[in-house]
Amino acid sequence: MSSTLPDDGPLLTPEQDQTKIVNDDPLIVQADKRLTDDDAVVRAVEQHRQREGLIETKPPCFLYLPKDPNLARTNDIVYIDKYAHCEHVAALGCFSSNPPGPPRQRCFDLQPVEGKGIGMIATRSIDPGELIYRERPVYSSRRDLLVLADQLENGVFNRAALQRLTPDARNSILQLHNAAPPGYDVVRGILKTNCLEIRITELPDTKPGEEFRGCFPMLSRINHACSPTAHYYFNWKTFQGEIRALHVIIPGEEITIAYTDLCLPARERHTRLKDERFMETCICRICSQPPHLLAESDARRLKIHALLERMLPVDSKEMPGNIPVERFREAMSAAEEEGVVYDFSRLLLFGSQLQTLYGSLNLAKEWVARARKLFRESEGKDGYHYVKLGQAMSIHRQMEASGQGPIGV
Ligand SMILES: C[S@@+](CC[C@H](N)C(=O)[O-])C[C@H]1O[C@@H](n2cnc3c(N)ncnc32)[C@H](O)[C@@H]1O
Repeated sequence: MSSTLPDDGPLLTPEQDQTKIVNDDPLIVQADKRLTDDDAVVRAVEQHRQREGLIETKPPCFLYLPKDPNLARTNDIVYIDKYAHCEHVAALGCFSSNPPGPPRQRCFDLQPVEGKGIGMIATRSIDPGELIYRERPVYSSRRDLLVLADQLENGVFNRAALQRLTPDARNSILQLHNAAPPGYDVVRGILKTNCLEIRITELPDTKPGEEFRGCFPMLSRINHACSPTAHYYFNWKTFQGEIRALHVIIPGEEITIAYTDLCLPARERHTRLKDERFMETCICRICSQPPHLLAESDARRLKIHALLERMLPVDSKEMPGNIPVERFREAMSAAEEEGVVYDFSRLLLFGSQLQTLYGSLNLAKEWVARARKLFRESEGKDGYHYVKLGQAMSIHRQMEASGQGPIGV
């Protein structure tokens, strides 16, 4: 595929378009008609999947839901996944009622930011937990399928999916920044530069580790920082990406989010930013420090990382081993010093789980309450952690009422 885009013409010629419509309403289109029509191609695909260890065994498909005010669809959507998931997503309740819109009073402008292209700048003071913006992704995809379709068809599938969108919707994606090197396929470059993670937790038979990505007209304009001022969260119930302030943001300050794991050392963060999104460098406040200060920052972040990598999902049935409370206190002050608010809430949550099992119920209660408040600020009151931690608090109340001590000792 080419490294330039046609001005306003089709992204694919009819000869290049090998896609096959497999369902009319909702519109579901299979990646490549040869995947069911031609035995030799089917065998080649199967071998490819085995070699690459890809999870999916069916041909990739995309779902197209056109913007339709009568059906409460506020924007065009293309969603890439296996056929059954496309059907499931099309039937989601959130697509038959109006999604909550962005806040009525906008609190930011898109402006040039030195060394970073365009960025989102606060135009007034924003409170911690305030919703800055929310919108649905125009393009979303399950990552392994995208890789598969991309490798097999060299970008044709993405083009066929984007081709279905109205010109406005298509341009809202194709006009996003492209950080890919010259010669790299331009559509793939734009998607890779701008996709944010989508956590889809409620699809049938979705396994942990299966990743989804989404590209947003506005949210994809937000730059990265290693001590971000805001948090990006994907709300599966409304199928929207949401951005909330992590602390007070003053007028003129940049609204930033994390593109990567912030508790890795700088060198590793930079490698990931380059490999995953072509970012050659990060010029945020943390990464612009002199080397000796950056080394101190790395040491603090590694302290947090060492604990968080032992954390289990909130609803895990496994018992984690105990870790001395002092290590949590040290990691929490490191997180405060580094300005990694979301990781600070995860430390509080993990610490409270261990205190419930092995330590002091009072400390567990205190940390859960603080974590819940912070998760409400970063993910909203419908957010996954806020809801789960409400359940943890009622377990604490029951333990207290029955005079039960820590569970694991
Ligand atoms: C998803 S886009 C963000 C919006 C983009 N700045 C624009 O002009 O549309 C990601 C790109 O923004 C720039 N960028 C974002 N955060 C940055 C940072 N911390 N340091 C340097 N460049 C950054 C890089 O060029 C990166 O590839």
